Amino acid sequence: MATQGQVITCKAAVAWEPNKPLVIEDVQVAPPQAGEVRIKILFTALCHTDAYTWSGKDPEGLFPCILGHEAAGIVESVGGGVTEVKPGDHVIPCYQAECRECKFCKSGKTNLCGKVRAATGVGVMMNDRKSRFSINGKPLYHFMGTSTFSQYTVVHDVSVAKIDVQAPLEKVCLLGCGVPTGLGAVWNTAKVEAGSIVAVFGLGTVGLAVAEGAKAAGASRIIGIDIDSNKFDIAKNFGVTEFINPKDHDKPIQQVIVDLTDGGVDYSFECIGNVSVMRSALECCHKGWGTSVIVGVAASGQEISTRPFQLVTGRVWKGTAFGGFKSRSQVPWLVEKYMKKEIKVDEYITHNLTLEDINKAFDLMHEGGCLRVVLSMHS
Ligand SMILES: NC(=O)c1ccc[n+]([C@@H]2O[C@H](COP(=O)([O-])OP(=O)(O)OC[C@H]3O[C@@H](n4cnc5c(N)ncnc54)[C@H](O)[C@@H]3O)[C@@H](O)[C@H]2O)c1
Ligand SMILES: N[C@@H](CCC(=O)N[C@@H](CSCO)C(=O)NCC(=O)O)C(=O)O
Ligand SMILES: [Zn+2]
Ligand SMILES: [Zn+2]
Repeated sequence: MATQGQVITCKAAVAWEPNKPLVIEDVQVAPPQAGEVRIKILFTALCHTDAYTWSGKDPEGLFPCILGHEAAGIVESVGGGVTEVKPGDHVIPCYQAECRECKFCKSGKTNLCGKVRAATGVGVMMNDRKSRFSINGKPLYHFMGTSTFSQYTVVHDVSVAKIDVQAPLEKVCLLGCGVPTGLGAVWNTAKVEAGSIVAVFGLGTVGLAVAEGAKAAGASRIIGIDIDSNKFDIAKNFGVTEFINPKDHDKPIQQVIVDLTDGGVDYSFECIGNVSVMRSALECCHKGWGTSVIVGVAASGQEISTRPFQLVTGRVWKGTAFGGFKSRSQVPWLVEKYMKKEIKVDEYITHNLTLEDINKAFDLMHEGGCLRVVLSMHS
């Protein structure tokens, strides 16, 4: 039966309130309006950021909402004026849009895009400032402009990357967030050079992708720091050469690293979202040139601090969103790199479940050894 132009009723995991179990509900998904695309989501993974917003600590977190932002699917229908994708195209929804027209997109200096950010930050679509999701007339907020914990979602056309139809969607869904973020933090934001010494704080998917990117860039040492020693074995496969569990040391972790590296690392990456670790990551950098990149997302009210002397003496503090990748242009390129076996994806998937098991999937995220859980949305 043709669904184009019709409201679709489908299953979605609804976050009614912060921290309360998600509820699988029948939700109504309105047809896409001008400049919008309705996508049948086939697979979605869970990222730490979903757990963060669900926790209620995200100042942009609005409830009730449909979370999820690391997914892949097939275009079901498009609204007026949409020219770059059509029904049947295989796509990855991108929370970081790329309109190619705004001040940000044209700057050549950033991957951030200003076209739809104001709407996605308040959980609505730009066209009419309303949601396309509802339950019996009661609207549900969108999340990050993606809301992939739904069998169907509506996104802005500037937030859709069209990918190779041959790519396995159950794998490349990961290219919607965590893996590109880690790789890009190294390649685009830090621009790590061959021979560099790198420290990675947090060895979840994002941190391991940093390690993978650093290895590809020719780093000579990649020091992995995590409080979960279960991560150490798996991290070797991603290029980590040395491991430190801060719990095994009495000294501040930055001092431990400075002592191990003749004055500090060339590059460090914070992939946790902990502001005190962000300070350690900066302060373990070498005087004169060490650069620290903040990747982790910290809660509302959290602030970073250090002695300004750390920067006066040449250390550089940076941050990255989606690893600096231009989403619509570069996600298809990352998919091609995966197809050519030039980047890992399968190796980050430790669990496969179905949408019904989404609460179990969030529980697994907090267990040792878990990287990405991929949910099949229609089985
Ligand atoms: N900037 C971006 O564009 C972007 C994109 C994706 C994710 N993120 C953020 O990156 C972070 C990592 O995401 P993820 O999905 O890999 O998360 P994750 O939960 O899978 O991994 C975090 C890792 O940090 C470790 N850890 C926790 N506290 C620690 C501590 N005090 N010291 C050392 N290790 C510690 C955990 O054991 C875990 O291995 C999150 O904050 C997420 O919100 C940011
Ligand atoms: N609403 C959050 C912002 C969180 C945040 O920084 N998000 C990252 C992506 S995390 C993906 O897992 C990001 O891209 N930020 C840039 C942007 O949101 O435009 C908060 O306010 O804490
Ligand atoms: Zn994410
Ligand atoms: Zn733009």
